[in-house]
Amino acid sequence: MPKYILAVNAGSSSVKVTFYTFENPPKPIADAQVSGITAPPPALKYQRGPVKIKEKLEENLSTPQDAFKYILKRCFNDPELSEVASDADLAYICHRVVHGGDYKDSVTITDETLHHLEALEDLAPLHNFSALEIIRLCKKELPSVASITFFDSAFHQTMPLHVKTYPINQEIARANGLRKYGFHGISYSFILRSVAQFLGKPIEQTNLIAMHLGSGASICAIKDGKSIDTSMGLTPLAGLPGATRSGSIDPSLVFHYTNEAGKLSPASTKEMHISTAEEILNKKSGWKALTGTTDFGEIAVENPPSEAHKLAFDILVDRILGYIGSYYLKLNGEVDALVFAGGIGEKSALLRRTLSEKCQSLGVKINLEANENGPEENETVKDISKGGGKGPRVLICQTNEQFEMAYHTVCSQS
Ligand SMILES: Nc1ncnc2c1ncn2[C@@H]1O[C@H](COP(=O)(O)OP(=O)(O)O)[C@@H](O)[C@H]1O
Ligand SMILES: CC(=O)OP(=O)(O)O
Ligand SMILES: [Mg+2]
Repeated sequence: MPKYILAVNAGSSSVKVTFYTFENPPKPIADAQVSGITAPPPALKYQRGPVKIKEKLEENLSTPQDAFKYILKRCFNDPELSEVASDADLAYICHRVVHGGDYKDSVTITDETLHHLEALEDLAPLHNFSALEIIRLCKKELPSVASITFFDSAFHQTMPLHVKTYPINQEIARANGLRKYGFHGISYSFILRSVAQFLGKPIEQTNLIAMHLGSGASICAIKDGKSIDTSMGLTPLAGLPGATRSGSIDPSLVFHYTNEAGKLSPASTKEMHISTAEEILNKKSGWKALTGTTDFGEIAVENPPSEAHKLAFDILVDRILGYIGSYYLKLNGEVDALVFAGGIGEKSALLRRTLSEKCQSLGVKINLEANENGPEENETVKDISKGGGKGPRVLICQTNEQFEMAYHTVCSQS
């Protein structure tokens, strides 16, 4: 009897799950997402084959556990999705965990590994809490199904020591795990494999500057198929700004912003401790603070509705450009492609055009029409470069973290 894989991507305000067949490559059979957990009413997006459903939910789903339980119940009870009617139909559950500390690879959840991950929660409470809540729930309520966790940080373990190290007291740094980890690695792993295949190059010879631009945004320099630098740091706060994140700022700024920086934020709960500084810089900054919206689609428009929207757009362009310049030099100018991915990277033709124009000195040229049209729904990688350019190709990659986890599960467990 065939068994299926459930891949879970839990964020602070949304839970996305996809069911896959257990075969190589895995095929999606249903996809569900609950968003708005922190800003009710929650909304459901559900896709099964050609059927697409969007609904506002009456239920009070205020935690990621509630949202996950709701999705599971709904899918198990859907008569049109009879393949997965109970836990007996699942072979594995894959979980995206943002911060994996020193883990180099995925791990199967046991009492011991869960304990290890709980110890890491302190380092990244804002990012690991939702996933761990769901892992705990699965362990309790679906004990017969193996849970495997995949870490956003694992892809960046290859960064050289001088890139990973912050110039602070090294005894304290080692004792507290204070170094650059980097994130979005599940996505970068998908991007690297897909782009190498598209270019017809072995992964070990592929050099990229890849951008994962979503509500959290980062950029990564990949040399010979390995991450050599990335813009996020100890936590996903560093580097590029995001929907509600400041990105890199002078670390002293927060003490001038408030004299309560070190106090526990009111958003803390019994299980999750966040400082006021973390709350401000992670949740009350970025596009939301500048413009009032978290949707970059409202900011990246030809005629922005306000000066603040224009400023937000210019800030993202400026910060990305700084990293492209830096990574181009770190890669010795040997860059196969600049790759745009994540919701913003995949959907904003204006951002891609603006950045490509500013990279002309690197020999970057794009085909304006291909850029404007963007990728087809099932087109994983699309080339938008203009033939004859001397510089790196410019590609769009429709990244897929859930697929990446299911793919590695099939590869490693069959
Ligand atoms: N047409 C668009 N132009 C620019 N940005 C967009 C557009 N549509 C969506 N976005 C941005 O994509 C983000 C979502 O990115 P995505 O990678 O899908 O999600 P997440 O980071 O939450 O996993 C949204 O927050 C929104 O800012
Ligand atoms: C690591 C991170 O920032 O994740 P997300 O973009 O999903 O918030
Ligand atoms: Mg994301």
